[in-house]
Amino acid sequence: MEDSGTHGEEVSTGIDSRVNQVFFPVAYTILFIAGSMMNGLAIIVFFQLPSKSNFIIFLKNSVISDTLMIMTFPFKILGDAKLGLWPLKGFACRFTSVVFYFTMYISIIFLGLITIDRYKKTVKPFDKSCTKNLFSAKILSASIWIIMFLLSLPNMILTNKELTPKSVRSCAKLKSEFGLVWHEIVNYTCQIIFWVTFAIIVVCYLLITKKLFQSYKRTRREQTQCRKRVNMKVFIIIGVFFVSFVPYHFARIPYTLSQTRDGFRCSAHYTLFYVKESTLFLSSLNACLDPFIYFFLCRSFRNSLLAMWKKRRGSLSLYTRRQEYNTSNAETKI
Ligand SMILES: Nc1ncnc2c1ncn2[C@@H]1O[C@H](COP(=O)(O)OP(=O)(O)O)[C@@H](O)[C@H]1O
Repeated sequence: MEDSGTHGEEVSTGIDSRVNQVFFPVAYTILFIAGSMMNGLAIIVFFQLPSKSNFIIFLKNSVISDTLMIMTFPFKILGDAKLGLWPLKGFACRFTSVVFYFTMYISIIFLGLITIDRYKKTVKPFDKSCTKNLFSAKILSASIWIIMFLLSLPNMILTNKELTPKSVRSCAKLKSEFGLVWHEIVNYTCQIIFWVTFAIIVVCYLLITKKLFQSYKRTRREQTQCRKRVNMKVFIIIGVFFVSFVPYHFARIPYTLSQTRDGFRCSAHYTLFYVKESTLFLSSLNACLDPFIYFFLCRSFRNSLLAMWKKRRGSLSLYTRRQEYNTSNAETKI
């Protein structure tokens, strides 16, 4: 295990820079505001929709996990901004950062399940078994939350060293020996979860493309155009996955090693920290990109959102007309 004394001190000097104290807090604040609005709206829309298919159940889980993730941002913002709130950074290391990662992998798994569901829908568009198995989808969703929670919980419990302004600068310094071992185990497990999900998404996408190409050769032009849209929609998931998660998962392994092993020079740890923080920001961006997936992939979501929008516009114009009527009445009386 690393000598947390000198190593931590050097590392903390690097980490206390403007990028970490100003740039990331500002960027996360923007993400927090945009993400809260988009996911708040998505929650309102989704909870008006009945859970009538596996697809909607998975999307609902995804929006809950993204909302939970966004709620952890204020702790990261205030903890990193170094406004004298160092205990908050300790709180982030112990709880909210763990919740952040926990929700991130839940989102990844649900994106995988959503892709599998879309693959089934493309290959067997009239198969009703997907919609019949609602109970299984709910059990599967609950199991994912429970398993991921059990995996993450020790990261909270084993972050148990005394909090000081110095020790909170690196979460690894707050961990017991076994805490560091568990941290590494969880990170490798999460790498496997990510790359397996990624492989599933790529394979599903290739199979969908193959299927669409076959039907392209068979069907007439107008039908083909209709099917091309499905192709593009799956492309959105792959795009979001690439942008949000691939860079972070390349950066994470060397960073985790630098947290738990000796032999990393201070400058190397410093660079790896910034690469990890930058790519982690892209992963956080996922909470703002997912609502686009809901909009483009889920017709019920889109219809419900547009209906809400029209209703709101209707009541607004009614309100404006009433105001105008009242004003003109008042003017006539004068
Ligand atoms: N994949 C993960 N799942 C659950 N918790 C994690 C995961 N990765 C890191 N953590 C926990 O989140 C907290 C912050 O970790 P990390 O970002 O590596 O620290 P730092 O901010 O010092 O770089 C730690 O308690 C760590 O154990």
